[in-house]
Amino acid sequence: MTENTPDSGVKNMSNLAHGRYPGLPEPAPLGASALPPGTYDGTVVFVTGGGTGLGKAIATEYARLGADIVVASRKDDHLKAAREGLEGLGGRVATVTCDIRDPEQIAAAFEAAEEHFGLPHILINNAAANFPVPAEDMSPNAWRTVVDITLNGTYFCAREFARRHLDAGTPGSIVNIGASYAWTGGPGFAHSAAAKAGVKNMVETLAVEWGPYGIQINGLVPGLFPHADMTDDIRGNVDRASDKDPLQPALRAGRVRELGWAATFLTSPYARFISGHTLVVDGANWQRRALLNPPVVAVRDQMGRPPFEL
Ligand SMILES: CCCCCCC/C=C/C(=O)SCCNC(=O)CCNC(=O)[C@H](O)C(C)(C)COP(=O)(O)OP(=O)(O)OC[C@H]1O[C@@H](n2cnc3c(N)ncnc32)[C@H](O)[C@@H]1OP(=O)(O)O
Ligand SMILES: NC(=O)C1=CN([C@@H]2O[C@H](COP(=O)(O)OP(=O)(O)OC[C@H]3O[C@@H](n4cnc5c(N)ncnc54)[C@H](OP(=O)(O)O)[C@@H]3O)[C@@H](O)[C@H]2O)C=CC1
Repeated sequence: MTENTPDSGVKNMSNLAHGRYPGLPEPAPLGASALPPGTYDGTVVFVTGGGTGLGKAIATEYARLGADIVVASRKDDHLKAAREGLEGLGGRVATVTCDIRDPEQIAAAFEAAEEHFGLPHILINNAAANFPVPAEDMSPNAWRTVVDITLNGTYFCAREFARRHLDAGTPGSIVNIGASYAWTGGPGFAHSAAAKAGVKNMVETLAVEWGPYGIQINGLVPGLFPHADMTDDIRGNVDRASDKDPLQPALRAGRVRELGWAATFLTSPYARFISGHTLVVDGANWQRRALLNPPVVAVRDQMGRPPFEL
């Protein structure tokens, strides 16, 4: 091997860290909380996409602390899963069918939430859309769909929430769920990465615009958090790496409750002066750089696609 071949060094990494080093410790057990019991008694939390995956995990932590939860999403089976998973944990649970691409459906969903429990105090902007696709293969409608759900839908929900609080003269707190490729770019996810960059930027703008009215807004970025509800597209992508743990500096993936704990802190009475910030919960994965970077593999080769043809 000559000294500058792309894989020089890579083949010599026989001292892989996994199994040799401990990595970041496991978190406290499911059901534990850093916040006092009852922190969210009497608080209404509106969670988009709260019937699956990370949205459900976030809603779970609020429910355990006493919150009333409203879950909004499109599919009946997801709404049913929200009711089944959240009922009995703490506060009350309501679900509402809503496609966040449509501002009228969002207004109707907030109206329904108010009828159930009153104006939500907290909005978790969690719903998003994503699938891996080489940028050159992506159809205009695929781009529009992901941007419409992830960026436009997030803004429409924040707008509806804020307008209602401005009208009522009450404070509120918003958390936008992001992704670290908002900063780094996301090969294979051009649509989602661009949309999440907008979601992060929106946090910074709205925190300044709405702070005077008592509305706090922060971003919360999950790293790799595998869960049972992942769409086939995302699951397939995650499964391409047979063992995820050695790919993370933490030597493990995130446990979904860790994201729920971060959300419940950000909107708690203990975080009132934090606004316009985006908290990354990924064990430092997005800052990962190697002394010798691995060889570059084009996205379509990573996805096993044939050469591009018009
Ligand atoms: C290490 C790897 C993991 C990194 C993770 C990175 C961090 C981000 C994670 C996430 O965001 S996870 C959230 C993922 N969850 C979801 O996406 C749930 C919601 N998703 C959906 O409802 C669908 O997947 C959808 C396609 C996004 C939207 O469904 P909808 O019914 O509204 O649209 P369609 O009519 O089905 O499709 C619209 C458009 O998009 C094209 N398309 C759909 N899937 C693909 C695909 N896999 N590849 C390429 N193109 C796709 C579809 O063909 C349509 O385009 P046209 O054919 O009309 O041109
Ligand atoms: N899991 C991970 O490792 C990572 C996740 N993230 C982010 O975390 C958040 C949650 O992701 P995750 O739980 O993994 O994904 P899921 O696919 O499990 O959740 C997405 C949720 O969004 C809802 N949703 C999608 N489109 C719409 C729409 N048009 N209107 C209303 N609701 C909609 C879905 O419900 P329904 O189909 O019923 O509408 C679903 O409940 C997302 O913002 C994602 O980008 C970021 C980085 C990594």
